[in-house]
Amino acid sequence: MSKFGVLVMGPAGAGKTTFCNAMIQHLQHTRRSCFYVNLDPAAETFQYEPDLDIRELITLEDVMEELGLGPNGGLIYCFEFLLQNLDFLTQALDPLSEEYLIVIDMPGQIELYTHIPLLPSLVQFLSRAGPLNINLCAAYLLESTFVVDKAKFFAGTLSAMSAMLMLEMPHVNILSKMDQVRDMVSRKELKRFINVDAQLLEDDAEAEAAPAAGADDNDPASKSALMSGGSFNRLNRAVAQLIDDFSMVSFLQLDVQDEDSVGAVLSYIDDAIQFHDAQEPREPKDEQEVDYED
Ligand SMILES: Nc1nc2c(ncn2[C@@H]2O[C@H](COP(=O)(O)OP(=O)(O)OP(=O)(O)O)[C@@H](O)[C@H]2O)c(=O)[nH]1
Repeated sequence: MSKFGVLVMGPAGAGKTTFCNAMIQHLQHTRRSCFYVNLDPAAETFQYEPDLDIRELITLEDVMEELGLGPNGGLIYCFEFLLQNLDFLTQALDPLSEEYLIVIDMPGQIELYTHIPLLPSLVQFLSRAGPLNINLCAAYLLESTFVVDKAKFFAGTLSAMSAMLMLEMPHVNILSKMDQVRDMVSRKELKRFINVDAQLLEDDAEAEAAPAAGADDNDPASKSALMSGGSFNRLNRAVAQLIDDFSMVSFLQLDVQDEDSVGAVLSYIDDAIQFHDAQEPREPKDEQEVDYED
């Protein structure tokens, strides 16, 4: 039996849990079944009570207290523990039918998505290649407010690309909190962020060549003093060039307060996991059969 799911990922505070809530609400409004899984062992409160919660297996607080680990080390330990106790997932997810969308809310520590091979093992277990056989898609959220700081935006985009390369699964990238930036940048400029135009940094380089009147490069608190180093600019341009060379990342826009926006993002996710194909009624068997004897 096919199963369908989405792994909601991204840096801390990107809006993952809020997006999961909005998706659950939209699924309820459209009479679809949903199974909500929390895999953040440090999560505190929920608008929708998870159907399966890693905190029933292990909590970050207990790990930090009992093993004397910090938050990042503790999280890694929790995921290693989960991978040693995969029955916890199997027992809950295996009975689910193909009507369900399994929504998996992930923690925000960026290390998990970039350079520790724990997530690929988990994805392998959950996805078509593993015993649970879930048609799984990653939804990687990045805060749209990063567009006001291009270095931050390209660093975030690099983390999204790194997750795409590491996880090797269907993937949608999403700029969250769009309500917060619509008044900050023009539509034209926003389009260049959505399609990740590396030239955005070249525009900045030109602007920096002619510093703004009144800017004080000796003031350590001044943004220009922190950001105008030649090596910093070269690093940012190299990052942008790398992203451009791979030509893999573009973003969907998400405004969780707008149900149409949530529905539009969900339809991309449905396409990526081919959800609707599996729900369509099959033709009656005898109409499909070909009589070779005639
Ligand atoms: N204005 C606005 N705020 C949002 C939106 N989405 C999330 N937020 C706010 O951003 C903050 C972080 O949202 P969360 O959903 O907790 O983010 P998260 O990625 O789950 O955070 P971690 O679990 O810490 O990794 C909360 O205060 C949300 O209310 C949005 O679309 N618009």
